[in-house]
Amino acid sequence: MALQSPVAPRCSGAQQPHIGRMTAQFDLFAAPPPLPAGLTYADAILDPAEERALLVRLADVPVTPFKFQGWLGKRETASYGWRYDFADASFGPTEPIPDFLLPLRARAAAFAGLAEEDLVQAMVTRYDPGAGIGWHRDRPVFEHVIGISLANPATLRLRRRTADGFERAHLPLPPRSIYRLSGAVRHAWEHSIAAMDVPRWSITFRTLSDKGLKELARRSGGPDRPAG
Ligand SMILES: O=C(O)CCC(=O)C(=O)O
Ligand SMILES: [Fe+2]
Repeated sequence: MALQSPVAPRCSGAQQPHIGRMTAQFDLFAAPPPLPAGLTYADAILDPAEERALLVRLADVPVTPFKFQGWLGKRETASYGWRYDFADASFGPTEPIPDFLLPLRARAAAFAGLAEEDLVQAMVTRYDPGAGIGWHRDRPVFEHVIGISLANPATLRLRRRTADGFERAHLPLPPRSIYRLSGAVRHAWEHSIAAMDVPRWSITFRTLSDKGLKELARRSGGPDRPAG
């Protein structure tokens, strides 16, 4: 595919893209509230032709329905590099990240200021109409989470528990945009994506956390053990 070299993202968390936060009082002229700490965003990490080429490749990825405690989710996923299996909480190496995703991983790393090779996990997720992802934090074996959206817009919803309920935020995710979750937004906030009536794909890249690295050292080639 045409995707070759890293590009500079058009904006970062410091520049405050469209972000909404529920407030008791709605003020049209108020400056947008800050992004939750640790959330950065850029649009146009890919151009439309690159997106189209990537979607052609993704159509051949053998995604399978997400499984959780015997329940089959509507979204379908494929994991590369490392996989975390929610069905039995096992965590371990899996087939390498395919070559066609490596240029995108390079861009994701450049966007996040991380080393490309530290993005050891890639997950391809297909959301068919009616599929979303419920409130969660990503598994603690992973640290940084970088997500690229393809095909149709979605909204990343964010919430954090407070003394009297939840503080909420949301980030629109247009196709070809990229976001990163680290620090507070990754550890103290939960995120979710509401089901939509149009399909969407995402590609997420993750680094291992200290916990993940320890698990990796402990395993030292042995059989998978529960982690998470
Ligand atoms: O599709 C996305 O952008 C988010 C996916 C997600 O939150 C996850 O796989 O943990
Ligand atoms: Fe997540």
